[in-house]
Amino acid sequence: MNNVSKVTLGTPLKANAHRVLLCGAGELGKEVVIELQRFGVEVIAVDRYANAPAMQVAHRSHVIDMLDAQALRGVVELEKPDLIVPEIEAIATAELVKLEDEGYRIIPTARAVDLTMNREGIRRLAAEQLGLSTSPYRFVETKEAFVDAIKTIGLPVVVKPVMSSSGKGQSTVSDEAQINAAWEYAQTGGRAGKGRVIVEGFVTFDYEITLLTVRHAGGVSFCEPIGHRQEDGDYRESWQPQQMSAKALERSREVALKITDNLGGYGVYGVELFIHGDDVYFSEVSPRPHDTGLVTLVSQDLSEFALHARAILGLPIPEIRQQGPSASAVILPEGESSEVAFSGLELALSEKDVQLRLFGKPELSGRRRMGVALAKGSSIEEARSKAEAAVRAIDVRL
Ligand SMILES: Nc1ncnc2c1ncn2[C@@H]1O[C@H](COP(=O)(O)OP(=O)(O)OP(=O)(O)O)[C@@H](O)[C@H]1O
Ligand SMILES: NCC(=O)N[C@@H]1O[C@H](COP(=O)([O-])[O-])[C@@H](O)[C@H]1O
Ligand SMILES: [Mg+2]
Repeated sequence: MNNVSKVTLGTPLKANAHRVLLCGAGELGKEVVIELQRFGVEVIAVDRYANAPAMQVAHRSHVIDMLDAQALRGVVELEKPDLIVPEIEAIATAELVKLEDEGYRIIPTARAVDLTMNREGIRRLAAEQLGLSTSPYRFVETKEAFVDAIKTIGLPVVVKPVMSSSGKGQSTVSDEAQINAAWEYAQTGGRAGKGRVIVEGFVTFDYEITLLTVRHAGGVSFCEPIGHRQEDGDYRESWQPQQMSAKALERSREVALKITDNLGGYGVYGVELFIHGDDVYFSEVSPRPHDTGLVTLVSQDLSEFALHARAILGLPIPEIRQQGPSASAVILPEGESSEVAFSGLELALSEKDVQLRLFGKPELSGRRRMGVALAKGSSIEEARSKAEAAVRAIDVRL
């Protein structure tokens, strides 16, 4: 008998199971599910389409429109989970707030999920309430207000639907000729249809990082900073550790602490920051593991997914060990197929310290992240070039 133990995990598929409902079942959720399965947690995965990556490793799944509050409530009331773990932004978060009031536990908190699902909530909290440095910004709803905002902020600007991720609907306007196209793309490219748009002044930065910040029963832990390169608002490669000045790292941790303390709860947060000299600008934060953090599958003893699982279950995280220069590079094919195949795997994996994750997404329509290559090296440069070489070795057949 251990009197200090507060956490008890039962047996999956039995009455005493510890049940987790994962809302969103993509590649990030898939790794979270695998980590939860290692603790014998019963996992139910939910997404908008069947056979989503995390569904393939969960105990069971439901296909619903997660923006439909009634449908979401229906699944929650059917499954009665111990924890509800959002995996994407586009969820009926107001319903999660209600469910939390009724006693359900939302990870990290319903408020954190609600504020971050919409760029307006999190940006106004960070800049206007917490006083963090950000790009200048305006929120607009009409074409006229959009043009006006661009005039006020000045070119170049970055335009994004308030509800979108992975760069969907995002564009950079550097001359007036691009204004119409940026408006149209923001109206059609978001995850939840037409609506409000954020116009941000372009921040000139030396590099950008994701600072994974873990809130857990024993306190707050930071991972080493992850550097990344984005194209079209979507990540292409990431590496860890990103070299930073002591001052910039200290300030980054201060910003991460401020925002995550306010959002609260247990779990991994991905705090996105732009760094210019020793200056740190807050960009946004994910209240969940971050795509650029896929690198931690090889770079840390506990990946961001393992950390998320431990944190949300209330388990300790006494130490996070970074294991040396590491990188990730995405497999991002474009086209149409419902039977994608991958070859060249032997060549990709013939290099030492290289790993692959193929997500098993059932469809490709347009451009979609289907996998990631991971590598360790004696330097960041070597790790990056190994991860990129592995991606180049892979032939995606549509
Ligand atoms: N104001 C800005 N100034 C300069 N670059 C920017 C700005 N806003 C966004 N970017 C660039 O675009 C990338 C994606 O932006 P952002 O993170 O806001 O989009 P997202 O759709 O939320 O992406 P994700 O879901 O992958 O985090 C940033 O990482 C950065 O490289
Ligand atoms: N930047 C957020 C991010 O990377 N989210 C990850 O992508 C999935 C959606 O992929 P899909 O668009 O290919 O379905 C999400 O489910 C999540 O795992
Ligand atoms: Mg981002």
